[in-house]
Amino acid sequence: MNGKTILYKDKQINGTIRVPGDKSISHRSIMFGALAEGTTTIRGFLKGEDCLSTIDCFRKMGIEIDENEDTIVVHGKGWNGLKEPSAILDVGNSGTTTRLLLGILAGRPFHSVLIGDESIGKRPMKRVTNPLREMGAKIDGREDAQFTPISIRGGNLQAFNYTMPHASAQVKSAVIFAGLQAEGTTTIVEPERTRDHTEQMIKQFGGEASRDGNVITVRGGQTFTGQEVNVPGDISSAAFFLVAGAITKNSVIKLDHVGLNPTRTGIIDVLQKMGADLSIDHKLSTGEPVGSMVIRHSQLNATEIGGEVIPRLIDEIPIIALLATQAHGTTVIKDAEELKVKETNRIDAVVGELKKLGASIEATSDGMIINGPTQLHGGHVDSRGDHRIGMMLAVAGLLANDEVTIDDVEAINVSYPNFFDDLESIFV
Ligand SMILES: O=C(O)C1=C[C@@H](OP(=O)(O)O)[C@@H](O)[C@H](O)C1
Ligand SMILES: C=C(OP(=O)(O)O)C(=O)O
Repeated sequence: MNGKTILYKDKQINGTIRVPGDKSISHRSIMFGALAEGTTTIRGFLKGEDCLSTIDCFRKMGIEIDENEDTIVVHGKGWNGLKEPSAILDVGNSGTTTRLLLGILAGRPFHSVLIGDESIGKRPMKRVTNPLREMGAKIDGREDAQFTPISIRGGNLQAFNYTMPHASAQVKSAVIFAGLQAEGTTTIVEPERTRDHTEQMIKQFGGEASRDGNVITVRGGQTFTGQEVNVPGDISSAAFFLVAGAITKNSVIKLDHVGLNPTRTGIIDVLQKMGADLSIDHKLSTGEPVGSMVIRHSQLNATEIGGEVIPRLIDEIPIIALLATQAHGTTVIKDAEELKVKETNRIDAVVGELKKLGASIEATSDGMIINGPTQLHGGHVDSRGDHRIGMMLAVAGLLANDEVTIDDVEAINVSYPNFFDDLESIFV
């Protein structure tokens, strides 16, 4: 596994970054493009490993997808255009690909097998295979379809009323994709509001999805038409620069064209609560909301993070933990048990790796407690194969007073292949 040694001590940062396309929206643009009739042209697509896994799976089901310099073009043939794959569908490291694809395959009348990497093999899948079985899909897999490899044969699906035990956009989206193919109207109740890119894209592709409070309703038998999709920058990637700007002395960082869907902006709420110097310029847009942000260094205060905001910043918690090491007081992150079932157990990974750099941080059963501010020191750390842990540790390098060696940095390619180039481009 590749290691990388960085010495970012005393670096000043100043400049403008345009982060790559939103990962959640990029996955969905391939899926809706494949299921729609006609051509879908995608601009701003994230060419990270996870989204490339989604492309690969759809190609194996007979969908033609052109990868050009600035666009991805999907030649959709409608729901019935998907064909039984002759090869195993490899989802790589991507939970989103696995769970959303299962929802699509649940209604397709053919057999497929899904497999992924070692991390995917440990992530719980019954949260989707259980409701999809109830709707009529035939699913088998390791430990009764809790883990990959999973095989699925889609069936004639019946609509379902599902109350989700977890606040998960992936589970919601899987049931929505099945509901779109089912007979009748499916309703899904989410315990907290989660990212709604699937519902937004249904509408963009000419379909209908409605929401009343935390209840989402989709009618079965809907068809879609190919579209032009503009993918905004990923706020989950921008988060690393927002935090770098907030904690590095004399910094000014501008982030252009970032997606500001309110189901994703929990990091902004937290930065503002902690006293960050952040300004936001919302731009007019037709699809998903976008805008630019400017962040400057400032004194930060500790805060409590829990409840409804958690799904709105779930992937940003590793970098928020680093932020909290520089805030005055005790920051408590709670209600975040879901971190245990991401690419790695992110509670253990954040606490274990940041301790190696001198942070005052302790794990709890559903989050962590961080005391600050703390001067971090150099050390030898490990991404644990998790892109977000790898990027958080690189930003920690800006606070460390010596070299930081990060093992397994290539994990970052999952969501941000040019991360180090972008970070080092703003060094003064
Ligand atoms: O729907 C999506 O695109 C995602 C939903 C979240 O996962 P959960 O649904 O498991 O919370 C998030 O952590 C993941 O990075 C992307
Ligand atoms: C959890 C993540 O992704 P996924 O679930 O798609 O693997 C993530 O990107 O942080």
